[in-house]
Amino acid sequence: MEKVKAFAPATVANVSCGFDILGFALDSLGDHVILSKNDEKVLRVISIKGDGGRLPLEADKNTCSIAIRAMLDDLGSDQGFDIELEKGLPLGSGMGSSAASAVAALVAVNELLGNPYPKNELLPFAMEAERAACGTAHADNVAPSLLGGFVLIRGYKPLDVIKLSVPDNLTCTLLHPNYQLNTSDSRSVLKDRIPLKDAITQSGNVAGLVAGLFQSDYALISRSLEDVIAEPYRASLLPGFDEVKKAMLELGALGLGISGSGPTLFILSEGKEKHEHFVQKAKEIYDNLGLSLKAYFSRINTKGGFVIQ
Ligand SMILES: Nc1ncnc2c1ncn2[C@@H]1O[C@H](COP(=O)(O)OP(=O)(O)OP(=O)(O)O)[C@@H](O)[C@H]1O
Ligand SMILES: N[C@@H](CCO)C(=O)O
Repeated sequence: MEKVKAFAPATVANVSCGFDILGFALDSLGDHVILSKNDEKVLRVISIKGDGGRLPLEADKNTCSIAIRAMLDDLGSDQGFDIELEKGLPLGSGMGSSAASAVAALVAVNELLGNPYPKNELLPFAMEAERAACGTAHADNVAPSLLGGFVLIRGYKPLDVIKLSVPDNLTCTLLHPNYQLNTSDSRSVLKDRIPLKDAITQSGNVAGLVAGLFQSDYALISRSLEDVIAEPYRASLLPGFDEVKKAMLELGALGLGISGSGPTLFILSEGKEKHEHFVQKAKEIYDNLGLSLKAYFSRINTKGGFVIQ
């Protein structure tokens, strides 16, 4: 096989209480990568569609080629590849754009090389791409994009990734107000020390969320969707955050939080029923702030990145 196309989904990282340790995959949005072997022993990003010309073509800057390079170095291979990237999600949106590109590229290269790695072993290569794109090798976008579902990164040293249960009727609404926020900028407002009482609150919530997912206990999920570590500091970077959150909870959301590092907000709900109400009300609020809004509905994608052809 000389050419392959792969898809990797967008993701919601953190999921409120799980800063850098929780994430889930979305079912409709994502990036495609078409990968072909070349004989010149070089990695080339030969085209990018859907980015408005904003992404780097240089192989040492694009997350597709950075991830592939990390894998080839590990394998000791000098095989060259041409990369065509089709962006299906907005940049700097908080929906794991840099991660989806890296994962689609890795799934494609693994297939073209005859699957030398089981899927979960591709993760460290994708994390290297995240380090290059936003300064930290966090796994809460790349792990769910690769593996699908709701994922817990229990530990980073060594990497310990656990797939969680997903209640059948758990759904997500994404609210993406039209502006960009880079992960590196929204990490820079965080504190590096946490008061003991906040650490206790946060661990209670993570444990509650995990238990709620396994027990399909929507009320417990709802009570646990609280973040005292990142949200209080990041909210000030997000116009309208408090107003939107209050309104969505009043409309019956299980919870609302910042998707990854923002500016997209995610809402978890039981079923699709309230989605249109959320979107209508959020549009009103963002309109008043002079911001346009794109909204998406998604179930939790349990498949992760995959080869299309
Ligand atoms: N293939 C790629 N796709 C997206 N971003 C890329 C890619 N390659 C490099 N980048 C760089 O990664 C940065 C975007 O990463 P960032 O983490 O801020 O956004 P994101 O992935 O959409 O957000 P988040 O991680 O919060 O979900 C940009 O600086 C962009 O130039
Ligand atoms: N956990 C990362 C996710 C970035 O998408 C952060 O919040 O900075």
